[in-house]
Amino acid sequence: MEGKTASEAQKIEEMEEEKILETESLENEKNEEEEQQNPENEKKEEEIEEQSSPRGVLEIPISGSDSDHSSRSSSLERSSSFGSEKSLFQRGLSGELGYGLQWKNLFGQIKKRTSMRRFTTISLLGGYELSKKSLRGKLGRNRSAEETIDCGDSLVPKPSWRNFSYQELKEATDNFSPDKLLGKGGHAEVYKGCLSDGQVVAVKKITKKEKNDEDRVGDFLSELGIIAHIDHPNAARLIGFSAENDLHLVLQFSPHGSLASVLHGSEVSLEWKIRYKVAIGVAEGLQYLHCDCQRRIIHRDITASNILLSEDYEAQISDFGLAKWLPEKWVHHVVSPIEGTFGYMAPEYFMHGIVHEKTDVFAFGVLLLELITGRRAVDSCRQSLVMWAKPLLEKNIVKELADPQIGSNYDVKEMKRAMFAASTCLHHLPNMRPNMKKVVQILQGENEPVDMKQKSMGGRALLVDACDLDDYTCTTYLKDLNRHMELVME
Ligand SMILES: Nc1ncnc2c1ncn2[C@@H]1O[C@H](COP(=O)(O)OP(=O)(O)OP(=O)(O)O)[C@@H](O)[C@H]1O
Repeated sequence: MEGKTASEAQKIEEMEEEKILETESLENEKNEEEEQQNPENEKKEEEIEEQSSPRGVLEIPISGSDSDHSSRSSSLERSSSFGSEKSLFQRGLSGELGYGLQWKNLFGQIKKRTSMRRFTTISLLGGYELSKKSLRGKLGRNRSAEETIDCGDSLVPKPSWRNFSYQELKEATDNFSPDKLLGKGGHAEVYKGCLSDGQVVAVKKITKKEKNDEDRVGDFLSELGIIAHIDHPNAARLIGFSAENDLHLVLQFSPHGSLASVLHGSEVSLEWKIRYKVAIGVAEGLQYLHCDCQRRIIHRDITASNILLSEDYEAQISDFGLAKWLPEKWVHHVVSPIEGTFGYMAPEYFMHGIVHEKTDVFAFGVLLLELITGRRAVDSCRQSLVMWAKPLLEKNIVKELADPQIGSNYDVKEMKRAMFAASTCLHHLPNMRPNMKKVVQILQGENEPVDMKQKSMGGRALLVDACDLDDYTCTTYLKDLNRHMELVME
């Protein structure tokens, strides 16, 4: 795919030598004071920093016989990087129902293919203890007894997905016929399929040819874990999976394909009303991932290709292949190698590998620019949309920014809100970017007029030496962007 970054391992090595300074936000200040007074807590914090952020969590109760229990729990206990997850996992095993069977099959199939040693991210029933009350709140709606499973001190939603056989997927996709190919990404081929009950689905076959079996399975479980965990109208919905022969995810089919294909690959211009609906949908989906679902999920690859469109152009955030979840106490996580899509990456991410909510907020700003201007994040002359648009956004020149294809057929208020939201999301300093809740409010025109220019946008504050508030200016950022572009394009 155009603009996809390569790994920057060498650069990361240099970066590793740089010291990363963190500051906690006001809301965390109290905790910090307590931690300073309590050396035990400090030690725990250090231990957490040394662990790698989990990329996915399977929150599925497994039932079964005692013998199943012991064999599976031991393999997962060895692999868990969070001691507390063992007991939660064991509690999960005592859950009722037969859903465990499908997972037993899945793990069975995968175990045949590779060792479980490196699956550091599997937790059943979660890494956090959630009280019944908070869990119910976070489920977002009241579920009936039939929709939940009582696992002692918490209720978990009953999974609705299936473990498909390879034969079923073969039949659904006419033997993975090229005619049924919906799209091809860097890691997967996606086929349109029709299940025996008539339901139309998208079957994502993981390819990742450059990776070994073990890494592919780890990545698959990670994506599956995240996607099984989310439940929102603006996020892709999992229908099932299969680990027979190849690794597959079965997802809800999005009839209009990706936003990229509709916005950049179609003769017909996408009308403003739909563009604005998509912007709000993605913003709400991200708000859910960052704040409203049980865990903080950072997508890490928000791009126009990864936004799918339903029958009525409801945006659906898809492709959770790079997604990570951040434990509540973590301000951010530093990753290596840096993966993502060039043109959408925030400076603190491409310079330092820092992942937190605000890296997604930056990518959302680029997406907004695409909707406003109709231009790609990186054009055929390899010019970054952010670099082109920043001066125009600063001068608030609506006419030059707005997509010529829509002419003046847009709601001026909405256009101005979108431009304002884009300029704040694209701030070179993460602290100055709004969180997604604020972005939704801006787009929906709540509390207008909004003057947030001089204010920090709240959330977890984060400073790194190269991004120091005093020294890191927009000009330095644009220079970094240029340097990064040269590195990537070399
Ligand atoms: N549920 C779906 N309904 C319709 N089309 C889909 C669906 N899922 C994926 N596609 C199509 O397949 C393409 C590739 O899918 P996806 O982005 O998930 O693959 P990937 O290999 O993980 O991509 P990437 O290179 O971004 O990592 C999408 O851009 C889209 O055109």
